[in-house]
Amino acid sequence: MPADAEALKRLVGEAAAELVENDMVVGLGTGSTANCLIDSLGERVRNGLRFIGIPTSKRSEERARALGITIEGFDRHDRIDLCIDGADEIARGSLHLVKGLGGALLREKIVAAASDRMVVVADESKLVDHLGTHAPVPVEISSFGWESTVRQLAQLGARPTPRRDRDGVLFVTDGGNMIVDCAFAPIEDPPTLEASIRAIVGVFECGLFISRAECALVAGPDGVVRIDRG
Ligand SMILES: O=C(CO)[C@H](O)[C@H](O)COP(=O)(O)O
Repeated sequence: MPADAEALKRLVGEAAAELVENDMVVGLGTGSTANCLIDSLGERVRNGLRFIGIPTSKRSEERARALGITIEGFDRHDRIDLCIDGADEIARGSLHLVKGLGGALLREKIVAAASDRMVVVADESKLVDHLGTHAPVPVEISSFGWESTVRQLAQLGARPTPRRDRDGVLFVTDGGNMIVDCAFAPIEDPPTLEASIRAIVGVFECGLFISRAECALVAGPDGVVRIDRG
């Protein structure tokens, strides 16, 4: 079995692509693991699969279109049958997630919320006992008044860092907003923290995904394991 990270992502992308059936509306995630899913779906489309993709970022949309996947939007669809996306951390048992290190968390959460089922795909390095162990919680905020919003995030106990590119320029999301990466000590109560972050005026969404994933497909040296929400 492949053990390097890229091979594991390809393996889990292939496994997740098998969940898509003809005529489904499918939310397409963002990130390197989601890219492997999209590539595998492109292969299946070349072999005759027909489905509609609703992407969670401009990057995923461009990749999917280039592979011949049909892309539509919420103007045409009320609900999404299945959304498949990556994660930065997956809590064992609850399957609560941290997402958004790729900068697409607001669109990812809109797509997840509109989906009948969400399946998360990852390699086993993303499994943790407590969210916040390795990854900060990304928070998408308004660029107007961002300094005030950041101070309020700090009052929740976070060490907030506005995300910047390599040149030090503030990162801008597909929706034109900012991201603040909020490091917390391991998070004891993710649902309460999600509610507290979302209550701050100026916050659009946070990267805590609570009870959204129905199951996780996790790739390790022994292959892909399905973990259902406990
Ligand atoms: O939430 C995300 C993007 O906003 C990604 O799903 C997450 O960052 C995982 O990415 P990768 O598969 O590259 O590790």
